[in-house]
This record gives sequence, structure tokens and C-alpha cells, in this order.
Amino acid sequence: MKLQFATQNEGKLAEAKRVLSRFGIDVIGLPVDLWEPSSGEIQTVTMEKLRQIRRMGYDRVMVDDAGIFFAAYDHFPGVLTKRVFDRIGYRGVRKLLEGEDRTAWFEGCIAVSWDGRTGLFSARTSGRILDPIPDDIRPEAGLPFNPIFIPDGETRVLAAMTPEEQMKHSYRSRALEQMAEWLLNQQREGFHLFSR
Ligand SMILES: O=P(O)(O)OP(=O)(O)OP(=O)(O)OC[C@H]1O[C@@H](n2cnc3c(O)ncnc32)[C@H](O)[C@@H]1O
Repeated sequence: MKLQFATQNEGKLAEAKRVLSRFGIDVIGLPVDLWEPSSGEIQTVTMEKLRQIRRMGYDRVMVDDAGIFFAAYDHFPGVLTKRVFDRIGYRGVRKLLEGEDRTAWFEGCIAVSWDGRTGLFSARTSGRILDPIPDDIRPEAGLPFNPIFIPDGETRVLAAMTPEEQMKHSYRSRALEQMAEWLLNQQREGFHLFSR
């Protein structure tokens, strides 16, 4: 089964390929630039991305939106994660969280269009931001919070873990697994209709 993934984020694409290959789903990257609203919930932004990719004529396609939330700041940066990080970097995050509650969580959502049907899957991972944030930190491709995020129950940041360990803590992997189950069900149902 082939599924397109409309994203420009290499980290997201690599994770989706890794997780979905276990379900026999072959992920093909579709590096299109989708406009994102600057307020609202992650789910709302995800559905907006799906609406745009459908309007471009694509089906059998998924989109993903994700963000990090700091307990010290109400709903921030959330849907603005990429825009905020691109401007303030680790130096800004360090200043923002100095002396503040380091509790944080990732929230992610995946929306898929399959033969015109829509599936929406959300998940979250709770943890805390590394304290202090070192000066010489290097961002991972597309996933800059991995080197400074420690999931609950762990002492190491995500970037220090193997892909298998990371997957255990990944909200994206959980959402992808839910989506894979849903897709396989869609296929089974389609097959029954066809063979009736
Ligand atoms: O093309 P798209 O899929 O939109 O890719 P993007 O990078 O613009 O993705 P988002 O709009 O969802 O931005 C979310 C940002 O949150 C960060 N992020 C998302 N998921 C992450 C993860 O699992 N680990 C670390 N950082 C993450 C990273 O900075 C992303 O660029």
C-alpha cells in the first residue's frame, strides 16, 4: 500500500517511513508548502493542511502538525512552534525558561485522506526541558526539540536515545500506528464491498 506524506520536514518523513513500513505501508514524501493558521488547536491546523492538499487534487495522502507546549506559558508556543524556534533558537528558549517550570509536552496530530474518507489521530508525550540547555547544542533535522526534551520516566533527552527507544516515547509513532490500523480497516472494508 502506498501513502503520500505532504511534509517538508525530513525528521517527520523518516519517522513515518520507519513506523509504517511495519504495517506494509510505503510512504512517499510530497514536499509541498502548506499554509498554517497561527492560532487555534493542533487538530484545526492539521485539518486545514489536509483541506489544502485535497484542493490540490491529492488523495491517499497524510499531513502532520505538531508542536511543543511549555507549562510556564499558556498554550505557547503550540501551533507557533516552528515559527518561534526559527526566530529565537536555543538561546531564546533558554531565556524563556530561565527560573520557570520546565514541564513541557509535545502534541501531534495526523490527518489522512483515503479514497475521500478522512481519519484524524492525535497523541501527546509529556516530559520536561533540559536544565540547563548547553551552549553547543545541535538541532536534529526538522526536530529541534529532541536534543532538549526529556520524556517522563527518563533521564536522557530524546536525541540521546536509539530510534527504537525514541519510538517508545513518540506521540507521532503512536498516532501513526492508530492511522495504520484505520487504513488497513479501510482496505478490508473496500475489499468486502468489491467482492460482494
Ligand atoms: O512541512 P510540515 O509537515 O508542516 O513540517 P514543519 O516542520 O513545518 O512542521 P510543523 O508545522 O508541524 O512544525 C512543528 C515544529 O515542531 C517541532 N517538532 C515537531 N515534532 C517534533 C518532534 O517530534 N521532536 C522535536 N521537535 C518537533 C519542529 O520544530 C517542527 O518544525
